[in-house]
Amino acid sequence: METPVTDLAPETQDSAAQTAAPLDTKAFRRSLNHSDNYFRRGFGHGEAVAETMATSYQSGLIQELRANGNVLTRGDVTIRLAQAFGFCWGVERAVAMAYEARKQFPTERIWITNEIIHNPSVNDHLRQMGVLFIEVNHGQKDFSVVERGDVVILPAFGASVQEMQLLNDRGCIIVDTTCPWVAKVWNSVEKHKKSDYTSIVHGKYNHEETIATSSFANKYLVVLNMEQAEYVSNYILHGGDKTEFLAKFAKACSQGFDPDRDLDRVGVANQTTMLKSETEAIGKLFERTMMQRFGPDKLNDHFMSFNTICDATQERQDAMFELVDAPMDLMIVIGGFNSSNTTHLQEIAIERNIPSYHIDSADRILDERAIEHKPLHGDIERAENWLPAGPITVGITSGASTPDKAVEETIERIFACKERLAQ
Ligand SMILES: C/C(=C\COP(=O)(O)OP(=O)(O)O)CO
Ligand code: SF4
Repeated sequence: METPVTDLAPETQDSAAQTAAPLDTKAFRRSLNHSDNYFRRGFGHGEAVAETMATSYQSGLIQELRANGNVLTRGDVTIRLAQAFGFCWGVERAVAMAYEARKQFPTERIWITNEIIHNPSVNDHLRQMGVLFIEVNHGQKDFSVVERGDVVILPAFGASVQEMQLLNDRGCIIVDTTCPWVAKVWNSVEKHKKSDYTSIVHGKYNHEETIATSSFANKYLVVLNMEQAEYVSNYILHGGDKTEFLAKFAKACSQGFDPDRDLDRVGVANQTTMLKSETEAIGKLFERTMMQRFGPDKLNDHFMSFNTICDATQERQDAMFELVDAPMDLMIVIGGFNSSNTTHLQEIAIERNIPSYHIDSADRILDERAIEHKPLHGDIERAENWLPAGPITVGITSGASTPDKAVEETIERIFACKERLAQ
């Protein structure tokens, strides 16, 4: 079994990770909030940073498209852009805070504990600004390089409480860009813990945000999808093979988890960027399960749920459903290949049988004949003859971590390819 603490290389685990008594995570976060070395808001360089960000990430073409109801026709190509797409509020905020940190600490060493968000170009910009990424060796983060007085940025996904404690113990200056929506989920997990409920987290067990979220729980179980949730629900109702259960969730539960003991009282939480409909259905499934197991009058003693689906995820998925209702010849979904929310947008296109390509930048469009893209559960591959002849409609959307510039570059490349195809 794996807990978030394994992210820390053994020789770099400070007292935080080695303490035998469970950490009072709520008290720790409260004390961190009062520390002079902890920052979770900007440093007053907002205006200067907004200018830099606009130059790096915004796009004139996208502004034009927005003013035109998100439709643009040039030659044989009509582009239909989703009504909600691209940078969410939490991403803008986190990236701006990282830029502000660089301005505030121009000479100090600045580290970041993971990618700030799942977009390669944004992470590259940080590297160019001299931000250093904590290396992962043999599956463990190596914090031995971080020294007292160094600045350490916590990404938009947050960080595990053990990492925060280590950095605090080390005397680092912590710039915490965790999205408040993510922190809201942590608060739900704290409430589960207070009443000795197990947190069932709908998410990917190895995703940074889920690692952080589960680090606030005493007991947790991460379920990836409805199939896994149903397996757990069946176990609650009818029992089952404990060895099989523990093997199935070996990497996705808290240390010492016992399904016979720890599924009597459950609270549901989620990784903020999962498919909204699935998170809701999983919540309802566990509510029904506990009602069936313990009776409706005892439901409140065995089940807890708070709405922690983030607005940005909801809006982008709703806009995608609206977009795929209109006829189109193909769909391009733009976003990092490790971006969970982008992948869910791609899932929606696939469900509707629309030929669709998930790319992480315009450079994946090699020419009018070939495109490199990532299929839903596969590795990057090359598709030939991806662009149909004649007049076409192309649907476009992008994930919450994708800059508008990447969308503009993609659209321009589609126009250019189509022109060449017609020659
Ligand atoms: C930072 C963040 C969302 C922004 O999109 P990302 O693509 O960076 O992240 P995710 O979809 O969770 O893989 C966490 O909610
Ligand atoms: S997707 Fe939601 S939770 Fe994630 S950074 Fe954006 S606003 Fe925050």
